[in-house]
Amino acid sequence: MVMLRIALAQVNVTVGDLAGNADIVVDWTRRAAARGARVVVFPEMALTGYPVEDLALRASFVDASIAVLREVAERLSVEGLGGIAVVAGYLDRRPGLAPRTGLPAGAPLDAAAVLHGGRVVITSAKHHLPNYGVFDEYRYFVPGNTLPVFRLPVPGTSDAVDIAVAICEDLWQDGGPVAVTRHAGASLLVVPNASPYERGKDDVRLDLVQRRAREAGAVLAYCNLVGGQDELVFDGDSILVSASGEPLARGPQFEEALIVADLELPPAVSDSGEAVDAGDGSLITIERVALPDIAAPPLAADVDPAAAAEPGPFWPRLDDLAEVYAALVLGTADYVRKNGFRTVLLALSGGIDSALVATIAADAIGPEQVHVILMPSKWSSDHSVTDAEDLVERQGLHARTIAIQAIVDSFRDGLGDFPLAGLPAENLQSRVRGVINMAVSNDEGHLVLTTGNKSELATGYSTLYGDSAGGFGPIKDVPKTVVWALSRWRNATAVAAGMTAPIPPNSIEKPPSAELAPGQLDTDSLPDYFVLDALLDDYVEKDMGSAELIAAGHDPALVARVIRLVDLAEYKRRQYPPGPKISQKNFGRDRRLPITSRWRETLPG
Ligand SMILES: Nc1ncnc2c1ncn2[C@@H]1O[C@H](COP(=O)(O)OP(=O)(O)OC[C@H]2O[C@@H]([n+]3cccc(C(=O)O)c3)[C@H](O)[C@@H]2O)[C@@H](O)[C@H]1O
Ligand SMILES: Nc1ncnc2c1ncn2[C@@H]1O[C@H](COP(=O)(O)OP(=O)(O)OP(=O)(O)O)[C@@H](O)[C@H]1O
Ligand SMILES: NC(=O)CC[C@H](N)C(=O)O
Repeated sequence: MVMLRIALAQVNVTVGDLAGNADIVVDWTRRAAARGARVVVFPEMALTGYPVEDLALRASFVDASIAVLREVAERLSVEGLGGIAVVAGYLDRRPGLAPRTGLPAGAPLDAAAVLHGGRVVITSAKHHLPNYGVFDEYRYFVPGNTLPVFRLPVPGTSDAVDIAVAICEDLWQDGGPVAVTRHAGASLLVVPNASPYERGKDDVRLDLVQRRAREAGAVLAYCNLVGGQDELVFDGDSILVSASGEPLARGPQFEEALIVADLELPPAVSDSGEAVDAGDGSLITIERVALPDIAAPPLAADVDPAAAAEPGPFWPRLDDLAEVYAALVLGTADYVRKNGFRTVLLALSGGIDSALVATIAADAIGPEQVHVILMPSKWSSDHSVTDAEDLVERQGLHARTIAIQAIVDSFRDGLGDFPLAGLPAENLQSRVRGVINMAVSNDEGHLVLTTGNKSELATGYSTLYGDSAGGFGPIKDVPKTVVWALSRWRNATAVAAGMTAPIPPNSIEKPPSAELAPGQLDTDSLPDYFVLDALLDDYVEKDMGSAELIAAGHDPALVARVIRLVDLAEYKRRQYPPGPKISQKNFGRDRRLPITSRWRETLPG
């Protein structure tokens, strides 16, 4: 057996920032080299960011991606890092026209390259293209048909190790690069990934990585992206397992990290390149390249070059609520930062939705960057003001109060004979708040956060151009019952750490109300949220039809009412801003339904 020190660089790159992402790859390779690593793995499409969506169809962007890859290889060599094998994802092309569109970008490839000795020594492309859920990869890419195997000399020995490369979805489907890795006799399979977070997915990934390592008969190094990209949040959580599936190291969730580990690997023996039945009806050609032995740069003073053949490191795991909260914070922080904002603004009502959004924002970018406006109307309760003030004091946010009644009244007066009453009058209050938010945003440059939760989005319980107006919706994928659970969890976490609970307990405990009419409660229009969320979970997430919902024990009258609300609110959801996905099926990229549709579920009997 020979020892190889590997580093997984789970980094936070930005879509389209080729120069910035190139700097990240060079910088983290430098860090990995200082810790004695001979091979460094970066995430899928690390140089372009992921997903690039229709940028893949633009020839100028593909050209720039290919050019920056070569520049990074040269820069690494110039910096004395040419002896480190760097595996990084980028966007490439195969000659020809883009699939189906005929655009001149070539046939785009979700590609990975090995950089060594100042050169791009071998490239490959993702073989299995995901085209479900949030992924649309048949729209952009053509599949890869090679398995690259690079032979890396082990320093101080005459041995070398054979390392194969597969990309993300290649692990999720049977056959393909994993199967061919065993045939190729590679002892290490490195896998760049861009796998978005959703609840419970970390356990699914660990099982998957363990199973594929056993199938490949190789140590498997899974390096995942970190960071927010519009509605997706990548959680990192990179994993290293032995060829028998035993965990060797596991990275942190929702933060950048360099995971460095020593691997004991059998030395390389085979050297044939051939086309192999990939077990999925296709042929994959094994392409081999032997890398020259290039001296590595000196180690950092405190690094032990000798093999420390012990498993690790293992970062602590987050529990379910901690994980969800971290996803919301990272998704919000990165949306703000990557879109060039420094501050956010939201309307603070004293209710739990805006309280949780304010808390997420304060945790994401710091309380001094969070601006809130209290906008009481005629129907606002006393506690709406006192609870909002309590939150501001607990967290140290920038707050101002703009009473809206005079504006609402003068709007009504300005309409002359138009009879503004009932629902239009109620919604006007919400719309006045939306207009004020946007005016302050225009003047002071804050990003406006919307406060709607998933239960409200599902049922259409929000006002168009009112409380739904804004740029980013941090809790749009969080059901109301989880809003409460997260709020209690966040307070308990603070108290356990000897800090002030950030959310006023009264905001958590009081019954929810839109306060647009006297004495109004959410339960006047909607069922109890625990009953509603259970039904929405089955209808929205699990796509059950009416008969299945009733068979699952939901009240038939409620099924009929809620299905109707959900179906009719599609137009509202389409106009809602993006927000971080935490569920298996978010409104947006995951759940796509026609707005104009006459399909209605029928009730049996
Ligand atoms: N298929 C379709 N495609 C495009 N547009 C469509 C449409 N169907 C209706 N519309 C439009 O949508 C309008 C109805 O939607 P909208 O104007 O929002 O009004 P609407 O949904 O009728 O009322 C808002 C509801 O949200 C509740 N709510 C809950 C919580 C908080 C807040 C708050 O504001 O703070 C509000 C409020 O109590 C009320 O029940 C129609 O007048 C029409 O213009
Ligand atoms: N008096 C108010 N001042 C400022 N903003 C308000 C006021 N009333 C409502 N809003 C805004 O409208 C949003 C929608 O109200 P909604 O009642 O759905 O949420 P909430 O008050 O935060 O929570 P809950 O639903 O539990 O009462 C609020 O989150 C807030 O952003
Ligand atoms: N980028 C990808 O290929 C990701 C697909 C994969 N199923 C995942 O979610 O991890």
